[in-house]
Amino acid sequence: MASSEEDGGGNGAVEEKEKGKKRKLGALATAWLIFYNVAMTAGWLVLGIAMVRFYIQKGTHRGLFRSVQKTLKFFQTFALLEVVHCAVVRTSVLVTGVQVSSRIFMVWFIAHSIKQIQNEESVILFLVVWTVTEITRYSFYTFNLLNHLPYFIKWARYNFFIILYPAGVAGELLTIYAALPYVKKTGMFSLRLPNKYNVSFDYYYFLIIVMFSYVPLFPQLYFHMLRQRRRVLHGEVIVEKDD
Ligand SMILES: CCCCCCCCCCCCC[C@@H](O)CC(=O)SCCNC(=O)CCNC(=O)[C@H](O)C(C)(C)COP(=O)(O)OP(=O)(O)OC[C@H]1O[C@@H](n2cnc3c(N)ncnc32)[C@H](O)[C@@H]1OP(=O)(O)O
Repeated sequence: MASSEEDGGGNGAVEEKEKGKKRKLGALATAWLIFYNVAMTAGWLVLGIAMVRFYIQKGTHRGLFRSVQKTLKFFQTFALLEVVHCAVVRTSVLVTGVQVSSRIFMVWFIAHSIKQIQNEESVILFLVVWTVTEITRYSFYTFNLLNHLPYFIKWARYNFFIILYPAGVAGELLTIYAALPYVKKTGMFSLRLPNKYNVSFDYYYFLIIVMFSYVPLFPQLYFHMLRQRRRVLHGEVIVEKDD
């Protein structure tokens, strides 16, 4: 399979500029990022294989989340480091922050905390979508750092998201929606008045606000990826404002 250096695209000046940028990463940062991306690729691969094995053996998705949750929690939480990585890689803290925090929120404050929804089909939907996305994304970063990027990985990184992003969001929103009745019934993570702090917080309404916040936030992430796609696959020079 052709490497990115070989796949051409006819944008020599842009590619040279891109390579120049990459060379600025120090040896330590490069070594750390290679380690991080290899570990994350392996982690999500293990998760993907575990899901397939579970489904083949049991013939149902029920119990799947429970069986893979440790691996999921570990690797998704580890991804918090991506916000730190923004200091060295050419990416936006804001976009990365929204992406990572929404995932952490789904894992810990929804799927982990509300056991009754763990067997929902929507949980499996976002799990499968995240897994395919992350195996592609981290292997892209790894090969890119090694300067041996197979074209199909580059293509997959900047095309899969067109379908996977909306599918993942659908899975997440349906899961939060399924959680609402349990949250209302139990009053979990909520603080009612009167209390010694004199503040009230209702997790049920908080979740509704979170669901609505996808409306302005998700298009920003999606259009960001469409711009990245045009830059990487079609060599367009995109000028973005710094955070
Ligand atoms: C408290 C409650 C909060 C609730 C908030 C609720 C609102 C949420 C709304 C949003 C919902 C999102 C839901 C989401 O979870 C759904 C899914 O994920 S579904 C699955 C599909 N998803 C995707 O396809 C994800 C697409 N998104 C991303 O890839 C990233 O998250 C994103 C941050 C958007 C990527 O952007 P980035 O700018 O980093 O793009 P690139 O990959 O092109 O990278 C740019 C350059 O940086 C280099 N880079 C980045 N990371 C690394 C790394 N780890 N190692 C090495 N290099 C790295 C990359 O190579 C590029 O460099 P260059 O251009 O020089 O090659």
